[in-house]
Amino acid sequence: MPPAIETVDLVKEYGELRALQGLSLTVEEGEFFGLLGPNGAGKTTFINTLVGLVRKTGGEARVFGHDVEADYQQARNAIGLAPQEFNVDRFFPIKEVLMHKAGYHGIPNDEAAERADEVLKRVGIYDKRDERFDWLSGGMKRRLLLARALVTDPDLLILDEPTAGVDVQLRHDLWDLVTELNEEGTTVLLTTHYIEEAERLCDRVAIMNEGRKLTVATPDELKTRGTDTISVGLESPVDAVGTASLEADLGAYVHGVSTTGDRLEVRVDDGGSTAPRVLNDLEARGYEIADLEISRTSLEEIFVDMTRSEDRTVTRSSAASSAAETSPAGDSGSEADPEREQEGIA
Ligand SMILES: Nc1ncnc2c1ncn2[C@@H]1O[C@H](COP(=O)(O)OP(=O)(O)OP(=O)(O)O)[C@@H](O)[C@H]1O
Repeated sequence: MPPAIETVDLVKEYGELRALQGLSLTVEEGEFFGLLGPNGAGKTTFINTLVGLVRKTGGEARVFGHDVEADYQQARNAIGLAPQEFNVDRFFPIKEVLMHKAGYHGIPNDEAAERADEVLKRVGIYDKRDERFDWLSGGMKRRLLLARALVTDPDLLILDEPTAGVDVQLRHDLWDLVTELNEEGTTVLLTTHYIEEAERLCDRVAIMNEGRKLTVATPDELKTRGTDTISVGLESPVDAVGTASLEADLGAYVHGVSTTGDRLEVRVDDGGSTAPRVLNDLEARGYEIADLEISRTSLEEIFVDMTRSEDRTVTRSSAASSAAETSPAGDSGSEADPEREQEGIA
């Protein structure tokens, strides 16, 4: 079975701005994969390339082995997309919105109606089926986007910041639902700004910055890349001279030592296994230890460290060139595609 998503040296330029700078990424079938990166990293551009809303400038992109441009319909039929923006037809009852979507993917009317009911129940807004999109609360709108993504029973579910601006209860409901879908076999690609969300849900995450992949790893692997802090309470304070000589004394396994009053902070790679050694070394030097705490680097700190960027190498495109670039349908000279318009093609 080919991977759910495979891109090789994927490039997208909007005028002079290189939003994707040779991105190679593989998401295996059945994975729950997170895409993390600061604003402007290129996450939405990556997704839009997969679903045909953006035409790539170079490289390759396949979904379950189907080229996203040459085999557009097959690739697209495999994907359910819940986008960041609310781009739903406001003039129809939401059940009809879902039926139109299913119909576009070739599902006959009766079956489309059944599927619409089923997914509305699954996301918990079945009782709103005859209402129009504008009448729904913000949280219900998010649920509807998910229902629309699910109505075609996709093998790959793409969620672009699905929990942005939703309350805690709904966030947990959505987490439970997508976890269930993944356990049933659906591959999930999730972008999020909530590190906790990625940590809780994803098998692997890719960290992106400025259109490039910085790393791909499991959340646990990523956390081992940060340094831990062993905070030691001492019976008597250490002065600055003492701190400096301790740092020199303790040796290469210590990345840094600092003190505040009678607390000594020692930075090491793996706090759990290093703590006994730190205690021995301190006691051997005559320090009396009152207590000890170890704090692990959070995924958030690692993320911030990796994506901190002083010098943005990308340049902004001119308004004129970006306007031209926002229309992949225009690029290909094909007629406007109603489905793509519904999904927010610019
Ligand atoms: N249609 C467009 N025309 C011109 N530039 C664009 C267009 N779409 C995105 N960009 C630019 O491409 C870069 C990547 O944007 P993108 O929306 O893919 O990032 P992102 O990682 O999804 O960000 P966010 O987390 O804020 O949603 C940004 O610099 C953005 O301004």
